[in-house]
Amino acid sequence: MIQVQNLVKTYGDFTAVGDVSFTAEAGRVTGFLGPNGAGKSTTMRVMTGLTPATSGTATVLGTPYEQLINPGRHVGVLLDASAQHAGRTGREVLTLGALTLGIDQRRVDQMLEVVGLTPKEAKRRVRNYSLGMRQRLGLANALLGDPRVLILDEPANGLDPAGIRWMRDLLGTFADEGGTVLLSSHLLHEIERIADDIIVIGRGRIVASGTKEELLRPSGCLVRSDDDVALRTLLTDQGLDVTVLPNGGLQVEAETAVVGQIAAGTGIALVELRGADSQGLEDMFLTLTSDDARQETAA
Ligand SMILES: Nc1ncnc2c1ncn2[C@@H]1O[C@H](COP(=O)(O)OP(=O)(O)OP(=O)(O)O)[C@@H](O)[C@H]1O
Repeated sequence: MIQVQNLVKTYGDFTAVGDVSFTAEAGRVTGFLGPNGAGKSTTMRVMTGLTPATSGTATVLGTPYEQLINPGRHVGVLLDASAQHAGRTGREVLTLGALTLGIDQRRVDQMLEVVGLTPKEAKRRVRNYSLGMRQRLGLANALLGDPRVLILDEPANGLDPAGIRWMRDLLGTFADEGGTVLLSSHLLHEIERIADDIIVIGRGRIVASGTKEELLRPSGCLVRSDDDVALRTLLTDQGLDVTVLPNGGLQVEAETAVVGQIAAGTGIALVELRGADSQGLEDMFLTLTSDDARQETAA
């Protein structure tokens, strides 16, 4: 489990992370989302002891990362796949990792196999690796110490479709076996598939968090009638929130039964009445973080 409480990180008078609190539970994959510059990497750097917090705490398995004994045996970290030593071969990177962790060297071959790097590729220097190969090596390194927690910043970046599917299965199995996975990604469709819980950060603050089902649960219902103007008045008079949909019809923040009951006996014929559709993670993300959007203006 990872717990972040009232975490603040400032650089001079700039607040990169402002009073952030959340928990990533064991046995679950937690997706950490936010626009560029929202504070994801900074939060992850604080929770892995790379950057000191200005205030607040971050603990992994109940202990601040820097106080864990042999942390790689508990927490696998991949924050920047390109930061691995370019002059070493993939095998050397893992061999040194195994020596540092004090684990059996046989684990190196096992992890190379798990992440799909061939013996030939493992002999190549990291500078000659593609981004996807670096991600695979970074994941192998993170998994080397057989940790119970994984903290991964953009691990799917650069992976091909087969690689993304492989990573999804790997992380899903890791969580099913009781592990804690916290991963950031801009691949929202991927997060929608893989994450059990989702945390959305915008401008250094949590703007939404909960289970995927909670966050994506559709709210209210859609209704069309032979007189939407009159129906809208009727519903708003009852204190309900009503939005006129661009393609006709109304979205109402109420159960279908409530809307049906209000309309009954008024002479307004309902043409359609059904629960609203889920808006999907991409729409939810864009709505929640619209204040932070960077609009690119075409030249
Ligand atoms: N060492 C630093 N000094 C000053 N500002 C910093 C430093 N590190 C990060 N920041 C700022 O903190 C903010 C959060 O950055 P961070 O890298 O955490 O964002 P992010 O959510 O990971 O973004 P991205 O999706 O682009 O990776 C940004 O405005 C960034 O410029």
